[in-house]
Formats: sequence, C-alpha cells, structure tokens
Amino acid sequence: MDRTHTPHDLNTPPPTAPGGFLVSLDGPSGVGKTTTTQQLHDLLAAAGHRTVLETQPSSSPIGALARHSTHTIHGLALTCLMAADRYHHLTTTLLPHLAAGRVVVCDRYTPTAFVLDQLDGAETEFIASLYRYARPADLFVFLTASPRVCVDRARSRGSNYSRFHHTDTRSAEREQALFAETAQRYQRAGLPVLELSTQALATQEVAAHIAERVRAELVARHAGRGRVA
Ligand SMILES: Nc1ncnc2c1ncn2[C@@H]1O[C@H](COP(=O)(O)OP(=O)(O)OP(=O)(O)O)[C@@H](O)[C@H]1O
Ligand SMILES: Cc1cn([C@H]2C[C@H](O)[C@@H](COP(=O)(O)O)O2)c(=O)[nH]c1=O
Repeated sequence: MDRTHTPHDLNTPPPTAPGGFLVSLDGPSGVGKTTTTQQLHDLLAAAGHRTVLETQPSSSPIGALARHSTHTIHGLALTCLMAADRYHHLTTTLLPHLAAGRVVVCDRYTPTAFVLDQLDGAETEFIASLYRYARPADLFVFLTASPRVCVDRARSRGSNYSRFHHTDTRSAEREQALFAETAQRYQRAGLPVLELSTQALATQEVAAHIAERVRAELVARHAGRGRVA
C-alpha cells in the first residue's frame, strides 16, 4: 500500500474528487457502522477533504417513516419504501453533493437492501432490478465481526428500536451470511469492495484503514489509473 500521503498529512492537500466520491459502510447490526462512519468522516475532513456524512434511511420524512416502521410494515411494502427513500435521498442529497466534488460517507447503502429485503422475503433479482438506476458507490465497505460480537455490542449499546437490530445469535448468523454473499455478488459484478473486520481493530484503526483506501482510489483516479484492485 502506498503510504506516502496518509490522511494525517495535513500539510499536503488531498487529491481532489471531481465527480465526487461515495463511500458506503454496510454490515450487520452492531458491527460498528455508525461509529466508524463518524470517525471516517472526521478523519477525511481533518485531512482536508470536503466531506459530508449521510445515513440511510435518510433524514427526510420518507426516511424517518421507513426507519421507524420496521415493526408495522413488512415484506415488499418495506422493500419499496426503503427504495423510495434511497432514490429520493440520491436525487435530493447524494448526487448534488457528489456533483459538487464532495466525499460522501454513507452509513448503509444498497448492500443493506440485498440483506434486509431478502430477510423480508424479496428475491435477489427483484432487489437488483429495483436498484438498477442507483449510482454505485465508489467504494463499498463491508464491516464484519462474529455474530456473537455483533449481538453483544448491539445489546450493550441499547436503543434497539428496529426488528433488524438482532439480539439473538441465530438471526445475527443469517444476517452475517447474507452480507458475505452480498459482498461476493458485488465483487463478481466488478464493483470496488473492501471487507474489514471490526473485531480486532479499534474504531480509529478501522476508520484509518478505510480513509487510506479512499485516498488510494482518489490518487488512482487522478493519475488516470482507474481503480485500486
Ligand atoms: N471497532 C470496534 N471495537 C469495539 N467496539 C466497537 C467497534 N465499533 C463499534 N463498537 C461499539 O459497538 C456498538 C455498536 O456500534 P454501532 O452502533 O456503531 O453499530 P452499527 O453497525 O451502526 O449498529 P446498527 O446497525 O444496529 O445501528 C457501540 O457501542 C460501539 O461503541
Ligand atoms: C438502509 C436500510 C435500513 N433498514 C432498516 C434497518 C434498521 O432497522 C434501520 C436503520 O437503522 P440503523 O441504526 O442503521 O441500524 O432501517 C432496512 O430495513 N432496509 C434498508 O435498506
């Protein structure tokens, strides 16, 4: 890995991001998405990137409805509600940020749909066609940890308001398996995927690792080398 310009080199301007850069973080409940997203945002901003932090479901009225309705809305209705929020979020918020050249760090994106919508009965072909027009992320980060660790973290954090905030290991195992399948699906499709365990690394280290990959992708893009493998 090229370490000549780490995110901590505040004296060297970071590579710019014409067209913006979208990095999404997905993974099972309790794996550390929200914590890592915040730290990644802060790290990139400290390195001089124009960075915004976004979350899905979004903060719009559609997103608020989706986020707080997992106990009352099920199956395809929830799948479609999440898709409505995601497209609304894209057109009103994510795409304008990207057009302005910002680095957007997003807590959950389309990979979550492949997992949670499947858990609710949707077929993968249906989910794939639903998101045919969604701009892919420039880097899809999949955070991993053992189901036991995820359940323990979610339990100790509290505030488990959703039926997808699993507090039993069997559900967490199923969720973890679907995230692993989804990461493979994205890789097979040629999309840029980074799988990273949060089990052995402190949150700062996880965020630093992702920030380094973002920088490497931007450097490669800048140099006309396309993407980091
Ligand atoms: N790398 C880590 N090492 C140890 N603990 C962590 C790590 N990352 C997050 N945590 C802790 O795990 C708990 C869950 O983290 P967080 O809320 O960020 O997970 P999440 O993936 O966003 O969960 P959910 O999808 O359920 O909202 C928090 O108490 C957080 O402090
Ligand atoms: C993006 C997305 C989210 N959900 C559900 C999963 C959770 O219940 C909430 C998100 O809250 P968290 O604090 O990030 O865990 O929304 C969903 O069902 N489908 C989706 O695509």
